[in-house]
Amino acid sequence: MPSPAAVGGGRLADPLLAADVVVGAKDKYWVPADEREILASQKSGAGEDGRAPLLYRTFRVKGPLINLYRLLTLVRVIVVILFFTWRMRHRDSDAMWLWWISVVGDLWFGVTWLLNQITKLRPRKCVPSISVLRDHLDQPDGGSDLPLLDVFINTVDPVDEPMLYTMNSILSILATDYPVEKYATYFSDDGGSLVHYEGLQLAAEFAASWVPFCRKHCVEPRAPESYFWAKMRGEYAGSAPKEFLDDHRRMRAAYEEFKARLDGLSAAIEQRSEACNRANGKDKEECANATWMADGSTQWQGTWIKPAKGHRKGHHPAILQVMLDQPSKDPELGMAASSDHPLDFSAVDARLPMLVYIAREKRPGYDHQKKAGAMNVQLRVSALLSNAPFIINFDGDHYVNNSQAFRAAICFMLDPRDGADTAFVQFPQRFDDVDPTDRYCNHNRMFFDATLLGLNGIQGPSFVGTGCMFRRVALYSADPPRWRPDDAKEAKASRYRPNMFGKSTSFINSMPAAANQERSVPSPATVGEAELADAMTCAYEDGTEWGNDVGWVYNIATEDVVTGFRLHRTGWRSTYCAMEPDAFRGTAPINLTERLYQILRWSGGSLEMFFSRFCPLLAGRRLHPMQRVAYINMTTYPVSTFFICMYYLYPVMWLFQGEFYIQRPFQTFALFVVVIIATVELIGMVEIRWAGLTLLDWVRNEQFYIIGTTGVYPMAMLHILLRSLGIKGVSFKLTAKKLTGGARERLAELYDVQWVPLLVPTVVVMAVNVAAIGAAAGKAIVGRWSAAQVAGAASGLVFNVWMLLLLYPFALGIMGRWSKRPYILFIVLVTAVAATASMYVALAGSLPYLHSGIKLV
Ligand SMILES: O=c1ccn([C@@H]2O[C@H](COP(=O)(O)OP(=O)(O)O[C@H]3O[C@H](CO)[C@@H](O)[C@H](O)[C@H]3O)[C@@H](O)[C@H]2O)c(=O)[nH]1
Ligand SMILES: [Mn+2]
Repeated sequence: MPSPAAVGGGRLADPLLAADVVVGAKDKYWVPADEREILASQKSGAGEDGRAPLLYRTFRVKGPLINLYRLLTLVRVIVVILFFTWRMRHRDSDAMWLWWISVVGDLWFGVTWLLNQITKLRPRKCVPSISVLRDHLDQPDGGSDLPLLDVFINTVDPVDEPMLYTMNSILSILATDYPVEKYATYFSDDGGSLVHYEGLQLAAEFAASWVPFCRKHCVEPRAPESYFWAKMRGEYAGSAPKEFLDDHRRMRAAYEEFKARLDGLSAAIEQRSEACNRANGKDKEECANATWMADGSTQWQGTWIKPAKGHRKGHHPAILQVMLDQPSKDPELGMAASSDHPLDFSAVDARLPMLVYIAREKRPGYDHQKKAGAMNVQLRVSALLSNAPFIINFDGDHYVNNSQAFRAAICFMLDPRDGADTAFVQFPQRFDDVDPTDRYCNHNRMFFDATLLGLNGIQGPSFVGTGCMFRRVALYSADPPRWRPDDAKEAKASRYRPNMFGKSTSFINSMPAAANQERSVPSPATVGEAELADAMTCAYEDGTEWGNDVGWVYNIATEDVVTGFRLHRTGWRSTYCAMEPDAFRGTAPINLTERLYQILRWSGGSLEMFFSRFCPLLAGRRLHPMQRVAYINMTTYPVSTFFICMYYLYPVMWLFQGEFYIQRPFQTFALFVVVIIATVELIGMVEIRWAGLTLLDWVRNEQFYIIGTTGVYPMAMLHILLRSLGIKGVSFKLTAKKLTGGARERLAELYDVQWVPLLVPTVVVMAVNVAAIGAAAGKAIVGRWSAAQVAGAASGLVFNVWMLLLLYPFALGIMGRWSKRPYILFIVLVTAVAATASMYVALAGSLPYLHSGIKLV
């Protein structure tokens, strides 16, 4: 067998050599896992006479490493059991009620850890064979048999989600390497703002030169902001190396101009509207506040700058505008260079894919269901206009970083093995703007590079919200082929309830075609405007299954996990694809407060899911048992907060009592705890090997888990408690991604402190631990302790210090700008400890009972 490192470009003759992406040095612990399948497929003649070849490779972790990982897991299970038995035999504590809580806590930690761990014991990597797909579906004349694709992109607020990012995403989508006539982009603007509408117009205009430029010179990535500011560029791969430098310079100038116009858009619209109001509406009351479109005579239908009746956020009619029409079927070469158009596109296909602007209707009294609601409207509108069998979705701040990504996802969908049963292909979320040490664990590497690979070896990764390709019929609640009842049964028991999908006959009629991957050119949309408008109204979904069994799921803070769960529960599988270079990239909140709010939404949403009809315990047999375990974990993890906080606050006992031990004999207890923590860390060290991560990634993950459990998860629990009492619960806000750069310094967000109640619990925990260390030191000085007592106190101290280390990023966060000099934190901490200690010593003189060992309570 050839070593995976030697895997190169695709040759059908030897599919073993077909993986496009070299399994590189980072992946040295991975070996092929699909040799048998490949030999079988070779024998059966796949890839010949139109039969589909295998379109991806799978890799597993090398035997010795994964077996070590499994062995350590087993060892830890044994240690935990021993620990537990030991505790049950030594029911001795300075406070038995605390002892009982801590025993239950240990049981909880033991079990949840195990449930989490067993889903990671068989990780799988899938690598798409894009060149095999090309050989299979691209035609010699430049045409292609690739299936149709609809791209969804969502945004709400042009300030919180800067337009520059959104428009870069649009440009990267328009320029991606997928046959232009085969995909259409649906831009959903939930704010209904004219600035987004005109921004999109500008982007479409700029795309007319940006897209041919990308094609001509094969540039990557195809989001201009990232392209022009990339530190390193690959080798030139285009067709006109001589012209490249000139074209690059001109394109960059054009991009700067585009940016300036985008920047000036808000002001321009405001000025224009004032002028128009003066001209049109001075006397007419109803349009005195109107926002006017570029022609100066049409009022913007959506949200006005000065909100008015029927024109404000949450209350405006639906708007739909096809910004770029469906392109012709055959390539159209661009213009030759001329004086007002200096770039030569005469040898490049200059067509652009279809682009549609959507702002759905908003009306007071309706719950608009945020992103899920927006995507369901996109799902209906796209069904009427292009009706592609596959859909890929993006948050407004995520762009296509690798122009092969759409093809990569298609590889998994069309693969002859379980392609037809695959409901979605999830790519990892990767971020650009995170600080180099990833202080707030924004990259979530342990999740994206370990946990999801584990799930990939079971039924597939969960849906994480963006960068995910879907099979349209799966969203319509169809069964996967392998669970499809035979025809007879289906005829008898139609699962579809009347009015499940709403009243639009055109939509219902589009459904059978949505499964058809072979349609080469989309049928020209024949739907009327009225029907399109109807699909975008709030009332459309009344009394239907939208948001329930159809489309993305409603009434939950995190529509993503639950929608993926619904698909898995129906028996569909999913595939995880992490490619190099990253398929998509986005921006992350690098401000502590924003980040905590994000965690709050995720944890609150998880709990909501557990207590909803989408509880993993209620799913039927189509959900793989291990997958169920994973979902139970994903929806109950915030409960840990109860026990973690208890452990964290327990040092407070040291302030009031001479000595306090939660479990006696304390030294054996401490030894067990040390071993248990050490085995977890050891397992982590093996895990980061196969996941290709660094020690820092692991530490960040630990730290952020603890920061979440002390500060955020209690709030999530409160949220679910309020909801169960019928109160609305905590409200979740849009994660703001402010623009850094430009006038503001890089990473400025990192140093902003916004004080919110969410920060308080963790501050209290830190204060308690610092004070406890001080008090213990004070006691050691005045208490004349025996050596054994000092040893006991010292092992407790190790625990305190360990906790403080885990909270370190949080401490830096609340220091704001001071955190640029971390030693200040050290000085503050030492001073605080010294102060409590000396206070203790001073007080001990006047209040002798403090160190006499007499219990206060
Ligand atoms: O009324 C709304 C609210 C949000 N969005 C869009 O939804 C996306 C995600 O919202 P955001 O506030 O950015 O959430 P994040 O915390 O950044 O997102 C993560 O968490 C969400 C909830 O789990 C997932 O939906 C996202 O994909 C995932 O990236 C953005 O594109 C928004 O524009 C809408 O379209 N309409
Ligand atoms: Mn986001």
